[in-house]
Amino acid sequence: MAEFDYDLFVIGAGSGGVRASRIAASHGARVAVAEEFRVGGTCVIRGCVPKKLLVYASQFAEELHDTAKLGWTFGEKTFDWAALRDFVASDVDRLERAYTSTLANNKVEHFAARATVTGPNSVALSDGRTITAKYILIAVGAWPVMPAFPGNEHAITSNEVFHLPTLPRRVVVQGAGYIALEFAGIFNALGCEVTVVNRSDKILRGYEEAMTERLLKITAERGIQYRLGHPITGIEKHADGSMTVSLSGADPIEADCVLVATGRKPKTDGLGLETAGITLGANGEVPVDAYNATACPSIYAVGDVTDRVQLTPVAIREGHAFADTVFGGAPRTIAYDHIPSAVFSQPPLAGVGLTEAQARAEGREIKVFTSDFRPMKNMFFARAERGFYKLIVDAASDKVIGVHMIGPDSPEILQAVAIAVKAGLTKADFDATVALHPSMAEELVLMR
Ligand SMILES: Cc1cc2nc3c(=O)[nH]c(=O)nc-3n(C[C@H](O)[C@H](O)[C@H](O)COP(=O)(O)OP(=O)(O)OC[C@H]3O[C@@H](n4cnc5c(N)ncnc54)[C@H](O)[C@@H]3O)c2cc1C
Ligand SMILES: NC(=O)c1ccc[n+]([C@@H]2O[C@H](COP(=O)([O-])OP(=O)(O)OC[C@H]3O[C@@H](n4cnc5c(N)ncnc54)[C@H](O)[C@@H]3O)[C@@H](O)[C@H]2O)c1
Repeated sequence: MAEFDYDLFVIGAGSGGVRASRIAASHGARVAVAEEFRVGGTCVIRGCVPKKLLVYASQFAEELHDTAKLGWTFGEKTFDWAALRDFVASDVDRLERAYTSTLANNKVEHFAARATVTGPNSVALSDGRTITAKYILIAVGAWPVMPAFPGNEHAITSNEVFHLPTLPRRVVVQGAGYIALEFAGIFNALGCEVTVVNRSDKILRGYEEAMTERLLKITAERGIQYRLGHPITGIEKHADGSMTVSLSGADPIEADCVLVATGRKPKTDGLGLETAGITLGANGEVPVDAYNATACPSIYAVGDVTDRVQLTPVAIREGHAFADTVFGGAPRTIAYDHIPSAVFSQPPLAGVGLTEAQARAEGREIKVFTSDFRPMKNMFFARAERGFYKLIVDAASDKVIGVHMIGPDSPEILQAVAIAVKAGLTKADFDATVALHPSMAEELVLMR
């Protein structure tokens, strides 16, 4: 009889956990996964995918407006939030079924239960069962942080935003990171009055400043109001459902919905990791080495719970590398440089590699090339909004070490150019590439 019930027990069927389960099983391991909510995790159920669908949907407001000039006429345009919300929910159901099938097709046993660690090789399930495994993978993700202020129970987080009963007329968004700016863009495009409030006076800290300044300018012109440096101090809810949102050092704002997006914290509360001798980090994260190994030799962790880079493709790669290392006989780590990322704001921005400030802080000699241009589509429709691209080039080697862009389709363009940056191509290689005309991406090879 086997010494343990399973070779691998995964806690959390999200981006990292599902990939690790599937690959470990393909290497011949007996695998089970516990999921306390819905298979697919944050990205599929209440993150990247439903968010992207809302971004698409909201962009139609502008597209439909533009079609009038192109000879199209429609009847009166109306928007039905409930129809969009329910369509998003049905697509999430479809994806959950697909992820659940993936587990079954790969012979991964799925327990619909919350799991807690009870020792180096054992977990307890919320349905009362106890299970043993040779290895345990912690892939429980992260959870929205709600700052403490009176009335914060009236605010929602990104978990709830996909289920709003009606489209709010006035929305206050607290935070100026990815989630805040993506939802500010969605609500603004859908016609809501949007105010973004933030503790600091910067938006999207860590992104190339030239891009974030451009985003601030364009979105302010599109109607988003900013109260930067004035975080929420309290929310008072009235009998009619409306709210008064008090700010530090600024006038209060009336709102119908307050969305708080002030970061996500590893979901390790009550997970029992201390029973395996694992001490959590200051933000509740599970400390791991480059091979995703924790201080307990039988326990590994991947994804948001490790608080390294909170992005789906990173969680997936970590899960895959863990499975190859422990069950595939091919130990490997993943590279954290050159991770492309995008903010699906309106317009979107995207970047890979070093920002100008980061390169200078490293003391590098750099050359900076920029293109500040009006995308052709904006020209057609008399929109003044300009795109902005920036290349950071290492002066000594001529290698392109950073690409940053804001403008229509920039996440799509950035993914392709990220290959060139990862491959270490030089500015001369960019210059030698013939432009594809007419496109926005051609600006990348025309900067002199
Ligand atoms: C609104 C939003 C938009 C986002 N947009 C993007 C984007 O555009 N691009 C991008 O790359 N990233 C995006 N992200 C981030 C991305 O979703 C995460 O980085 C990714 O899902 C992390 O994967 P993970 O496997 O670490 O955790 P998760 O996907 O969060 O999976 C963890 C799973 O563990 C389960 N779980 C937790 N505790 C237990 C327990 N004790 N027992 C059983 N199950 C448990 C949870 O229910 C969850 O299903 C977004 C996030 C949010 C919130
Ligand atoms: N497009 C994408 O790839 C995408 C989209 C959404 C989320 N994500 C991932 O999810 C993670 C979480 O997103 P997020 O937007 O919640 O976090 P974030 O870290 O991007 O931004 C948090 C914001 O909240 C502010 N803040 C923090 N504490 C505060 C407080 N107490 N009071 C007021 N303001 C405060 C910060 O100044 C910052 O502007 C991101 O780090 C990202 O990795 C990625």
